[in-house]
Amino acid sequence: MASARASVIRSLRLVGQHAQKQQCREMSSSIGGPQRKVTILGAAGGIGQPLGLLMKLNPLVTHLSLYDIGGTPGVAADLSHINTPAEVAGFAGDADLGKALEGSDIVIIPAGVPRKPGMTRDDLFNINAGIVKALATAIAQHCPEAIVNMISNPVNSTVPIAAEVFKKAGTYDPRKLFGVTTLDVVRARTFYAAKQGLNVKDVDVPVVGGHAGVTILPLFSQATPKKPLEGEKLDALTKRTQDGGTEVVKAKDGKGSATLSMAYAGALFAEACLKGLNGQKGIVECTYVQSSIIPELPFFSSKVRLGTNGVEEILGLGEINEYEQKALEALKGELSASIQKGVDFVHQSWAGARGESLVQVVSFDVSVLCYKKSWDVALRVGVGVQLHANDQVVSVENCY
Ligand SMILES: NC(=O)c1ccc[n+]([C@@H]2O[C@H](COP(=O)([O-])OP(=O)(O)OC[C@H]3O[C@@H](n4cnc5c(N)ncnc54)[C@H](O)[C@@H]3O)[C@@H](O)[C@H]2O)c1
Ligand SMILES: O=C(O)C[C@H](O)C(=O)O
Repeated sequence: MASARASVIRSLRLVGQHAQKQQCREMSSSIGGPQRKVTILGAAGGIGQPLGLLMKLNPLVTHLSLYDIGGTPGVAADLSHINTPAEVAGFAGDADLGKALEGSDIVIIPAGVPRKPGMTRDDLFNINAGIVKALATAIAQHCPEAIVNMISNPVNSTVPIAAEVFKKAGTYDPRKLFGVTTLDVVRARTFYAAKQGLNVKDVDVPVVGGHAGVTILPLFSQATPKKPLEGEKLDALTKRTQDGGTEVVKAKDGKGSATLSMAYAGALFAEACLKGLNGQKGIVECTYVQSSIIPELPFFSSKVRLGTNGVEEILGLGEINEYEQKALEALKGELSASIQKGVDFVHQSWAGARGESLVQVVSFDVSVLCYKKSWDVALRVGVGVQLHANDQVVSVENCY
């Protein structure tokens, strides 16, 4: 009898100890989860600033690194006064890029120029391709294992550009390179909820394909909660989702494109990546990644399960209806050409790495961007332009 009582007490003690350990583990993950450094490249821009704010508010971020060609010390000082745990550091200019990137878990790239009315996203290619190539080169050098969230347009081409740079550097991990298409999902949810009289909080709509015009394919047949949608109403919703970016560009009337909704979408996607990295299960987002879902399209946006190494599983398209099948066929040509354009750009720039002819000078509101074929990137410095080749400033010119 006495020994039976002793054994019950021993068991109770063990259960107690186990419960205590479990409690400690839970507390340690909620108080002091993993250290996570998020870096924003283009952090002083229209997207960069509100995105920095949202990341500073995110409890999963412990270090927030803000990089731009200028303006980041001010943005960093401002954000650093917010009483949330993330430590903020600002970095400006080429010489600081390595420091900004070192130790990053996630690098988010909204660096580059936005559209003006009448432009397509592809019209940004000549400027943004060089910027993205230079930044990807630095990522390969300073934080080759980081997850990269590409926002800079044209996303359909800038993601393949980064992939080619990483391949050349020997650092490419297709599980860690993402084109951020979350804004398309955010818009599809908003527009579907409004049209169908639903509470937007309950709504989800997968969006697949790419991130430009007809390459954006909302799958309203899979929208939840399900409500009948066809004919003109379906056409109108599909078109509004595809033209959402243009709607904002027109409304801003020359003052750029979506920044606040993009910052929200970028923060949602970065948080999903952080949760995946931290081992949280069941994290699924639509995103533009290297994919074999559509054999002729090496990059494609679809639902992706995120995990500790980035992409854990690319989920299929699911059941799509005839309307969506037709739209899918229609987007293939443009998406394929945009992917190839990105790949070709990188290879041509390497092939011509020793030619130095000035091919384009593009002037913007307050500054000049000077783009040299074969030179890595030309950075804006007031009205002057620093010309860079192989990471060296080789001359400063005034392009006016
Ligand atoms: N993926 C999407 O859904 C989506 C949505 C909206 C905008 N965008 C794109 O995001 C990009 C940025 O838009 P924005 O409105 O923030 O533009 P912006 O001009 O307001 O800001 C861009 C920032 O990038 C910086 N920059 C330029 N070259 C750089 C370099 N080499 N290194 C670091 N920073 C550099 C600029 O100094 C500027 O601060 C555009 O290409 C736009 O088309 C994408
Ligand atoms: O439309 C743009 O140029 C910006 C962005 O891609 C968007 O969808 O809002």
